[in-house]
Amino acid sequence: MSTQDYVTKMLDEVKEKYGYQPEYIQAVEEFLTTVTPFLEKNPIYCEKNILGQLIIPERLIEFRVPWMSDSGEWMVNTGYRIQYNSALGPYKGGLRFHPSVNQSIMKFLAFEQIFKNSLTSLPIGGGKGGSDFDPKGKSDGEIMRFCQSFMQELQKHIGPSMDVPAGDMGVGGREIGYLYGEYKRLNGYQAGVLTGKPLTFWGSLARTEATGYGLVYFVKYLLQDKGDALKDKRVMVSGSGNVAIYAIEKAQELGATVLGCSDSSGYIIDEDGVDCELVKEIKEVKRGRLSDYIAAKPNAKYVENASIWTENIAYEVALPCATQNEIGLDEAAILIKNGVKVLAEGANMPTKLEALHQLTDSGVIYCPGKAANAGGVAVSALEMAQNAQRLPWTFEQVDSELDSIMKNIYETCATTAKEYAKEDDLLTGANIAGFERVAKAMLAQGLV
Ligand SMILES: NC(=O)C1=CN([C@@H]2O[C@H](COP(=O)(O)OP(=O)(O)OC[C@H]3O[C@@H](n4cnc5c(N)ncnc54)[C@H](O)[C@@H]3O)[C@@H](O)[C@H]2O)C=CC1
Ligand SMILES: O=C(O)CCC(=O)C(=O)O
Repeated sequence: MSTQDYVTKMLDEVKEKYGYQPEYIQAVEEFLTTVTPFLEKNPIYCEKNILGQLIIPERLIEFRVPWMSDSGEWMVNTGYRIQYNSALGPYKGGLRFHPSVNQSIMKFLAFEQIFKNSLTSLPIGGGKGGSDFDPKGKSDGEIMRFCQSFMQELQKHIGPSMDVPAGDMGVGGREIGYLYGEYKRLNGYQAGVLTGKPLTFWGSLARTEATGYGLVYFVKYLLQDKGDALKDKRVMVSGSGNVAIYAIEKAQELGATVLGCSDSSGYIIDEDGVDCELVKEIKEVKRGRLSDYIAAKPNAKYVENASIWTENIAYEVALPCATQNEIGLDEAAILIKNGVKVLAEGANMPTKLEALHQLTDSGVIYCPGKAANAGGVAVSALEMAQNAQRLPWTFEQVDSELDSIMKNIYETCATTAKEYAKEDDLLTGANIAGFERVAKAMLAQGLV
């Protein structure tokens, strides 16, 4: 069978078997359609069916999470942990609490995490987890009781050398604190079992900032490679959560103007540049809505119930940092009209496959999330190292490691793109480079 036939067969089988899991199929298709040139050069990975093994998770855990609301109602949600691949180290990846969570979303996130973690060059395998629990509007007590119940099951499957969860959408320092407290109650002290911990119990400095800062470092090295810089660039960001806030902060520090950001209710445009401290106050302290921005900044505009990617305004850099599939063909057409030159994904898979092709065909440089947003998990791995050493590193030390990891990821993707495809095809570069390291390890470890 030719390499192309082997890859096509694999994709057809996944589509047939998992037709009801669209996000999972999308992630697998995006990956498989780019790795053929590498497989042609290295037929051993087809002969040993490494792709076939890689596509199936090592373990998929689904469980019931019962909890009690403040009014005494008996509630129940579904919890997940996908332990996808451990060839390079303990399963590593965040936990997402969002009502949209299902097996398809968990599997796409965990699958992407394998290659992202590989690209960091750190010893971490790929995993992801979460629940369809909606933290929006819940009291502190409800969040705590939910986290405790979730951990009562999850603790059976994790450990510092086994599987190390962290935060993702809907899971920040507060949730990690409650999850850690319950793990400790049941198993005793084990700092390295979770990352993204608050600083008072062995979290890492700069983990909060890492995904957003890392995203901007990636763009910095891309622009530098092209003889350009972020200074004076106009930037648009979606989302206003952890990734978005610190992407805005770092982009502004490097001299860019950030024109707007969004939440699930709407978006703001502030042509004077988004006031990042105000967004932090609204989102991190008050846990409020972005519409509150206008009260303090009457010159800005707020658009309700619309995507920020439908706004007609000129900018060169787009940083989607909200959620999957937020950019489809319609949004891509507007981005191209707005003059976007670089799209770098802070979120996981925010760009639909057909939109991605439309953008790259128009000359936009596309930076896939598995490379551009790897700074968060990279600093999580540094947190694991600090916990194992029982020594905290300074903010400057972690930030400087993060910068050099993102430089290395950019260079690896760019060099691999040149070697296998065409210049600037960073998706192919990321997929092949991420896959190569995992595939080599799987081959060397034999059928396990
Ligand atoms: N937290 C981390 O370290 C990492 C997160 N990511 C990805 O980044 C993305 C954002 O994650 P976080 O910032 O951690 O989550 P978060 O929960 O802190 O923030 C999510 C933000 O997206 C907004 N949002 C959700 N749905 C939206 C929609 N349909 N339209 C507009 N805005 C919407 C929310 O209002 C919120 O502002 C996710 O795709 C996540 O998987 C990727 C790498 C690491
Ligand atoms: O820090 C981590 O372990 C996970 C980060 C994450 O969920 C991601 O990279 O998507």
